[in-house]
Amino acid sequence: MKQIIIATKNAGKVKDFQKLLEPFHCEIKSLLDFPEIADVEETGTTFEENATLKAETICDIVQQPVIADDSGLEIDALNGEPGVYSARYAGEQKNDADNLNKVLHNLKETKEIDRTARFVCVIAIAEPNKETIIKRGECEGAIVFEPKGEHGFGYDPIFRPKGLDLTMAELTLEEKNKISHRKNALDQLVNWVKEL
Ligand SMILES: O=c1[nH]c(=O)c2ncn([C@@H]3O[C@H](COP(=O)(O)OP(=O)(O)OP(=O)(O)O)[C@@H](O)[C@H]3O)c2[nH]1
Ligand SMILES: [Mg+2]
Repeated sequence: MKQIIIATKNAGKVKDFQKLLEPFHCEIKSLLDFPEIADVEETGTTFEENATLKAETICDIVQQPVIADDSGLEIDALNGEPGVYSARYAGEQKNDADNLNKVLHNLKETKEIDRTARFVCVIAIAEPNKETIIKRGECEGAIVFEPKGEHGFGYDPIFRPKGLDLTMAELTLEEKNKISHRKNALDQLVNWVKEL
């Protein structure tokens, strides 16, 4: 069975990828299976830079195909914040609830019409001795006033995808994987996964 390593320690992302890659019958590993591999310091200022950094660093170590995902939430009323700093928006502890509450606090005076936002996911695929492939997916939406829903992870409870009355966290994993930024990025890489 083909094995793909996802260069992440984010369990929420692993769950998304496992579901999204199910049709391709690959064995999915992540850095949660390799605790001996240190976190990659994300020194980039764009999602593309960080995804490439994570994919190439881990590929050099494991010498097999690696998928990395750098993703985050861009909020128009906050000039695109938290962006590439989404994981650490409320501090190095990378606490989802703290991050989400900081967004709600910073938007407390912002009217509904001005709460537009988007999830961004950049996937980088690195293979030994090959050019790294990079694809970006986005999901437009808005930030709600109160967290809602039990599914997903991160900012899902406060992100309402455009055209829906539910937050991303009120969708099932299957429903999220039909519209998410991660799905939109991975859709551009289907041929690579098929040819693995
Ligand atoms: O609600 C969400 N639904 C999503 O689908 C989603 N995708 C990403 N994010 C957030 O964006 C940051 C990623 O940061 P990030 O790409 O650096 O990942 P990370 O540091 O968590 O793990 P790693 O992949 O770097 O190991 C984190 O705060 C995540 O909460 C999401 N939030
Ligand atoms: Mg990270």
